[in-house]
Amino acid sequence: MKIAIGSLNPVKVNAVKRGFEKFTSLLFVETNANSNVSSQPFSDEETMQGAINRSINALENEKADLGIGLEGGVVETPHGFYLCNWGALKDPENKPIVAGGARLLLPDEIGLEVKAGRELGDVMDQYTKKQHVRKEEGAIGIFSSGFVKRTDMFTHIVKLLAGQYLYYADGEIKRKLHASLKNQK
Ligand SMILES: O=P(O)(O)OP(=O)(O)OP(=O)(O)OC[C@H]1O[C@@H](n2cnc3c(O)ncnc32)[C@H](O)[C@@H]1O
Ligand SMILES: [Mg+2]
Repeated sequence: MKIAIGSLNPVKVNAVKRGFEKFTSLLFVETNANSNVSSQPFSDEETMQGAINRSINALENEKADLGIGLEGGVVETPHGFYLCNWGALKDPENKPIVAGGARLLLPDEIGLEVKAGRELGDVMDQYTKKQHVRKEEGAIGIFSSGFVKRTDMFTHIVKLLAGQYLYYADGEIKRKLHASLKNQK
């Protein structure tokens, strides 16, 4: 069973592997799947669409059994700017399974910079005086004192995707994935 991960970001790649740790005999491939949305989504709708597009593009790029797309974005609410994250899982037969992740308040100064058109990853590097925050603990790790890292958050989404896929989907690939579950009782 071949699973295409629609990103080269190690945070996302590790999250997919961890999210599928209940299964055996899976082959993971990383692919630079296009999100077909802006590089910094600024609504739930756009972030969700980015995740869905990445899952479809990953599936097709790699001729895989399953494609996974994970996308990060920012939403503006009456209570401030929040991080939002969405994931999607697509097989060739079923409609995509979609699931969302934790939300976390961003300081206004960061949200306003993103609203003005900058990418959150770049703003975070400047704010923390570090490099590649997006590939490590992420904004969520910084603002939660490291209690929840970006990989933890995406792992949770991937578990929701895999679990819901087993629950809702139908067909040969779903049956194959189900058969590769460890410790089936
Ligand atoms: O290589 P890809 O898969 O694109 O990984 P990415 O880190 O760019 O992640 P996204 O495209 O999903 O995220 C959209 C933008 O938001 C930024 N971003 C999202 N969540 C973040 C976080 O927790 N910490 C830092 N930057 C984040 C990210 O750097 C992008 O500029
Ligand atoms: Mg990106």
